[in-house]
Amino acid sequence: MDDPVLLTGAGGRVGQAILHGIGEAHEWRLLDREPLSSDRLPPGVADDDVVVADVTDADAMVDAMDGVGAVIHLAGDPRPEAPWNSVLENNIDGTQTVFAAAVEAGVEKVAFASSNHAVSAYETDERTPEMYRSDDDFRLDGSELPRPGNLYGVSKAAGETLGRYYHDAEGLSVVCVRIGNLTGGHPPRNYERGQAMWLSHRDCAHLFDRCIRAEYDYEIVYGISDNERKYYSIERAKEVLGYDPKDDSAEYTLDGEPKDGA
Ligand SMILES: NC(=O)C1=CN([C@@H]2O[C@H](COP(=O)(O)OP(=O)(O)OC[C@H]3O[C@@H](n4cnc5c(N)ncnc54)[C@H](O)[C@@H]3O)[C@@H](O)[C@H]2O)C=CC1
Ligand SMILES: O=C1O[C@H](COP(=O)(O)O)[C@@H](O)[C@H](O)[C@H]1O
Repeated sequence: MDDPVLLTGAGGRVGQAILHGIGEAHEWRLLDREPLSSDRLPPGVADDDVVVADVTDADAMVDAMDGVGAVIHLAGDPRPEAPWNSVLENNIDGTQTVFAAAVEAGVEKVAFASSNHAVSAYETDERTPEMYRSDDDFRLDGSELPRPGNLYGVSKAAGETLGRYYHDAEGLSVVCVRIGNLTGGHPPRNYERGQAMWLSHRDCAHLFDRCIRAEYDYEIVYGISDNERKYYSIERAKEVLGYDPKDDSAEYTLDGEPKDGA
């Protein structure tokens, strides 16, 4: 991908993990509704390629996509407990605006940050906590129906459906990445669910690099590291994107300390 990549939500946790890992591998246009301080920018990004805008602003989004080859769309309200008015505006309206602007601007592909919460109601009382453990073989693989556990999850399922529509109606290539739990340095501490869906910073950057480089039509994949504990399959991400994760929460104790040799 020689054309610039637009990264929305560039100043946040996922955006910064991506930029720290692959900031020098692509030309970027970085967008956030909050101004981005210089320590949040990879080297060599021109001032014109740093955009302060809200993703619900249709004109600003079309402008931001001028000449762009791919979009990584992260901006939104990431709180599982977020209220309806916020996810309706930031996550659903914002994501529709991003997809529509991508079509209008002639962008080839969009990677959408979906979430584990789009399917978190599969974690029933009967299945938990056993499904978070390495000897349990329950798996979600992306072909199942959404089953959100909260309104935030509903907004992510809506984003996936918008992606399906813009692929079918307009030919946009779309990959929805159901991100697990991103933490830097070590998996979430003393949290079996979080360890089963840990996404390390380096695997996160590599996964979105593959979303930029790979060819696909419409896909839903899980974005977790190669954890021994898991209830999400990463086979589709490997097959379609060439995802090759390096980290595993089993290399750490439950309280997040590296085990010997890790
Ligand atoms: N951090 C995680 O473990 C996970 C994150 N995700 C998703 O990944 C995306 C990024 O999450 P994080 O980086 O953790 O969140 P964050 O809150 O750290 O970053 C989000 C960024 O988006 C910006 N933003 C929010 N609403 C905006 C709007 N309407 N217009 C423009 N910019 C806006 C914020 O200013 C912020 O810089 C979100 O869509 C979230 O739902 C999904 C699953 C797990
Ligand atoms: O979608 C998200 O999921 C992660 C993990 O969820 P949690 O309920 O186990 O914490 C969350 O940390 C993140 O903020 C959210 O955007």
